[in-house]
Amino acid sequence: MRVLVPFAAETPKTRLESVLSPAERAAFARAMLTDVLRAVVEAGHEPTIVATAPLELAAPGLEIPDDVATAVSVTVDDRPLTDAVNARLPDGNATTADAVAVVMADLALATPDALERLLTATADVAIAPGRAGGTNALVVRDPAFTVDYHGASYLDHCAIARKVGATLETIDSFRLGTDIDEPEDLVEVLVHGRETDRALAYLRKVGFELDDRDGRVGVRRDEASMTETR
Ligand SMILES: Nc1nc2c(ncn2[C@@H]2O[C@H](COP(=O)(O)OP(=O)(O)OP(=O)(O)O)[C@@H](O)[C@H]2O)c(=O)[nH]1
Ligand SMILES: C[C@H](OP(=O)(O)O)C(=O)O
Repeated sequence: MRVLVPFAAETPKTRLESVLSPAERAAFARAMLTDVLRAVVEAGHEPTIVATAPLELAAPGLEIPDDVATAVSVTVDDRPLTDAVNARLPDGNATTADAVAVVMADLALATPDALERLLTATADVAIAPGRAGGTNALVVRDPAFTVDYHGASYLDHCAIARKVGATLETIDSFRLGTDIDEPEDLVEVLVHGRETDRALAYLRKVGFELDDRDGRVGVRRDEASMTETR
């Protein structure tokens, strides 16, 4: 199966601007991308990054395992997300063997097992929704289906599947349902990240830790680490 990983290579993760500098957001986005690629490769697939700008996989302080570097390819497409993905979905001549999966690069908690559940679904369209109505990952087998990202795209994608007569399966997955968009989402990385995850390691490196002093769980940041990485 073709697995696409869209990646906004320039000015990524703007909604984290209150807690991370531009350089830190870029590094954190790259760490999450690496974790997602590793999970896709460990699930037995060879992902293609659909990046808005040319991209070297390795970056300063970010080593890429050899098996990941070998399996991953990069294609550059500077069109908006929806157009770039629609250009790569199954076309009219597609058979079910030509299924295409789209897995977002900010699913910091994604694991091979969680991806496997999505990638082995047999419906014409299988969707792992994100909280607040996004579409974190999906598999498309029906050539009549097109994506329309942003807003409550999960609901829009359900409606499009109904309209074209495609069977639909929703994958209920905490790990695929957690995309890291807002500062409060960093809690999920600190709580549920695995010790081998680059995203967890990066947040720790720049001084983030859980903060439950007032009884609710948030994150706080060590001031000394901040000045080193900005
Ligand atoms: N190829 C491509 N990927 C995109 C584009 N916009 C977002 N993405 C990727 O799509 C996924 C979901 O992105 P969002 O969370 O909506 O956007 P973001 O740029 O990561 O973050 P914000 O700037 O905070 O909205 C991530 O993997 C992004 O890297 C785009 O225009 N083109
Ligand atoms: C791409 C977009 O991501 P979000 O902005 O919801 O994170 C979506 O899921 O439609």
